[in-house]
Amino acid sequence: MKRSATRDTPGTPGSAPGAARRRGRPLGRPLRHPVAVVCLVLLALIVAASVCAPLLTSASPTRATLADAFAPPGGGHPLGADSVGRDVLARLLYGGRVSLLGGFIAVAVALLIGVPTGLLAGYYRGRLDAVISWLASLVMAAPAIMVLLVSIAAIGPDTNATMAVLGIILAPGGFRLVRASVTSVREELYVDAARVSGLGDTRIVRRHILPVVQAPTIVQSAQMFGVAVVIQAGIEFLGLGSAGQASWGAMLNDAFANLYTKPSLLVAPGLAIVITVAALGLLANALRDALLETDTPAARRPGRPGAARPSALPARGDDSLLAVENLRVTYPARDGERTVVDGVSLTVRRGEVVGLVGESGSGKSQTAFAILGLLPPEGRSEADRLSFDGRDLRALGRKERNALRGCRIAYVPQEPMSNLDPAFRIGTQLIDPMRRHLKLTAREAREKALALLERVGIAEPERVYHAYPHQISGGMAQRVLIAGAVSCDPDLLIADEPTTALDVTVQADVLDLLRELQRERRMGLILVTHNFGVVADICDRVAVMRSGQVVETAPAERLFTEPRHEYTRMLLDSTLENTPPRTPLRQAPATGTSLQEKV
Ligand SMILES: Nc1ncnc2c1ncn2[C@@H]1O[C@H](COP(=O)(O)OP(=O)(O)OP(=O)(O)O)[C@@H](O)[C@H]1O
Repeated sequence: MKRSATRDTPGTPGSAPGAARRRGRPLGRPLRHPVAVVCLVLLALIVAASVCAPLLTSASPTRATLADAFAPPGGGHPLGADSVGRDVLARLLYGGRVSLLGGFIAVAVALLIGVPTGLLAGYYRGRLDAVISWLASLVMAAPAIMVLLVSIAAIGPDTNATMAVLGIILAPGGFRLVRASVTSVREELYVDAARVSGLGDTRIVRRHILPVVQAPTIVQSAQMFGVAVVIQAGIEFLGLGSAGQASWGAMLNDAFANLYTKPSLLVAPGLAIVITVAALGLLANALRDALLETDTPAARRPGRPGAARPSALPARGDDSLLAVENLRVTYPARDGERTVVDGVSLTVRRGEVVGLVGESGSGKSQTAFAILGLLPPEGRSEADRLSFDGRDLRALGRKERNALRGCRIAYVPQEPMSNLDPAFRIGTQLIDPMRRHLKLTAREAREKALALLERVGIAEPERVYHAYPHQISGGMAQRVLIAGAVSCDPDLLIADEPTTALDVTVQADVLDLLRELQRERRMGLILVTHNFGVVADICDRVAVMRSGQVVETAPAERLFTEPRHEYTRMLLDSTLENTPPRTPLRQAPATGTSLQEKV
């Protein structure tokens, strides 16, 4: 296992080239993203205007001149004056300082608490992790607004202190994000290799862990900043901020009190808040696209250094479609319980094909069923995390889970024939889910079903539509099931050995169809298989399972060229032995190409 891992890190494992190259990337990349650039420019202008307020206006933001009350724009007041004659422009510019400083304080406190605790908990796990996670849950469980109000009552109306308290409230979000990122990377072989070669924890964290944490933290900071600006404005609006200072929230308060006399007073602070928050929100989105793009399948090209980082993408809600962490499935047994899935962690991103391979009985199907929520009643599953598109699947009731299944998460089973009800025509079986999930009329559903049958390559859709399952072939039945699975446009498709029961002559066609549909619809696809040929054909990333555990996760190409786990090598050897069509893949290590790129 270590043989290949140390190839990654010759001499000093800490110098893993992937990590080293990654480090330089994140901060420059957003500058190539137009939305990020526009947002950054806007925010820079807002910051500059606030910082340079004394240069841009000579008026005081707090001096009231009753004679100027409600003065229209022009003359001494370019944007007019408020109800007590204070200059609106000056208040807007100086108010920006308060809002931005408040946001900065909140984010800084959240990061100062969240990042180190997340690193410690994710890296050392165990009791420390349990205690910090428990504290984080406790803070998250407390109603934020109540905590803020109580803190204001205790500390007094001090905006900056209140923002520091808000930072504490936001810290668990940062903690969870960092912890999840660290968890996803700490089991990587290059981290193991670094440990084995005696590198200290601090160095490992700095070299291998921090580069992975950096991008999601930046993205979340932008989001937290937006939240903080809004909350800060709300506190000022309620008159709970520092007395007498100009702020956007205080301006809104004054404008609201004079809503009927001079509604235009709402415009300046309202626009300032909306533009700032929208720019921060869009910036966060753009940063996510820009900073995390390394990890999308599209960005993964053969030989690309980032490809050596199989599951380094943090298992976060923001770009992973499915995130599974420490999944366990157990069944009652005579001597207690039997664990058939033991600590499986897996992420699937939109548009990514993840293969789940392993010999029979290794727990592939049980993992898939646990994700689908389809375990038999005696089966028990638990996970540290099981989220789909940001939703915690563990928290969903039976009804909500059913609503997701078949609609946003679809399933293609192993045995096509036994998964079609022999008592109903194909058409009836296809249109039922569409009518239920998509609320289509019978006519619309029929049209869509026919179009789908045609799309999956069935030559006579009308005939098959009216046929009973026993009247069609196995290959056709599998196409029908695939048509049914994609009929409600799922985001995630789980295909469990979709070609095993088929004649070899149609297996390739069905795989091609799955791949085409997956690309067309940008679905995440989990492909359960024991066939490495299938993996080589269509998977972006692969998780190899043995005895209920994932022993290795790697980009498909790397798995074939550099299998790192003994078991993977054994599986490959046994699968690929004497199979001439696969020889090019087996020859790859001998070329040294991939190795060269790594060292
Ligand atoms: N209902 C059940 N009760 C007890 N054990 C079960 C049950 N269903 C499955 N198992 C056990 O769980 C383990 C994993 O089974 P699973 O079907 O996930 O394997 P697999 O890797 O998908 O294999 P295959 O490729 O043969 O489908 C097996 O040892 C199996 O015996």
